Amino acid sequence: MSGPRPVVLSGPSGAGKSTLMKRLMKDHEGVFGFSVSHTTRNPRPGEEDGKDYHFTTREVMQEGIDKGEFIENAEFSGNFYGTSKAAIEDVRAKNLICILDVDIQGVRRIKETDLNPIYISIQPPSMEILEKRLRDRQTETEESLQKRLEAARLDMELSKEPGVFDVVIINDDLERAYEELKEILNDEIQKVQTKS
Ligand SMILES: Nc1nc2c(ncn2[C@@H]2O[C@H](COP(=O)(O)OP(=O)(O)O)[C@@H](O)[C@H]2O)c(=O)[nH]1
Ligand SMILES: Nc1ncnc2c1ncn2[C@@H]1O[C@H](COP(=O)(O)OP(=O)(O)O)[C@@H](O)[C@H]1O
Repeated sequence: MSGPRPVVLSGPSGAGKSTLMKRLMKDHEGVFGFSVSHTTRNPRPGEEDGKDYHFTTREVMQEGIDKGEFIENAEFSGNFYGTSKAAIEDVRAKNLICILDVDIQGVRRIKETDLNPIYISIQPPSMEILEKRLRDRQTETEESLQKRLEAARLDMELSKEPGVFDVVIINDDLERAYEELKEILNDEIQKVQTKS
């Protein structure tokens, strides 16, 4: 695979992946490209189709999966999510560092491909803090919140397994977590910046 190494950000829902990623992209214009996933969940206020996600239906997504258009897909909290080959290709064509935000099932599936990304897990300091952040975000119903917390427990266990992630960042203080993330990606960022 040519071009800069992609980056996989994973970790429990509410751990801070989007917050860290958006900041990284804003502070490094023309360096990163987001792999826009498909999902069957409803858009949240402020989310844009084609930018945050490709919002779709189960039927349409299943058709794409059957045709082999996805490098991975998973069910999370009652919805389908997946990374299309086109999502990765769009970023690669621009020679940017491709960032993927996927759950732990996605991490496993991506390991079976030749993508060769840097695997980073973003973890909350504790379950209690995670629950508070998810509640304060006000995006979930009680039901989807409970499903996310259940998935988070599993994620926190699995991410401790040696060899799954290259790095685990505890997102306690946001500034410190962000500095840690930048430090890890520094070499790749330099490579892209010196080329442009
Ligand atoms: N496997 C997989 N997981 C995804 C994909 N896109 C998003 N996810 C994961 O799905 C979970 C739910 O995402 P989302 O509904 O946006 O909620 P949030 O993480 O709480 O903002 C998160 O763990 C994401 O990392 C994808 O394309 N594939
Ligand atoms: N270090 C932090 N301290 C306090 N709140 C945070 C921190 N990081 C993220 N948050 C908040 O927690 C919530 C979940 O973060 P988000 O980036 O949406 O998580 P994810 O993308 O992993 O689901 C958001 O409301 C965000 O503003």
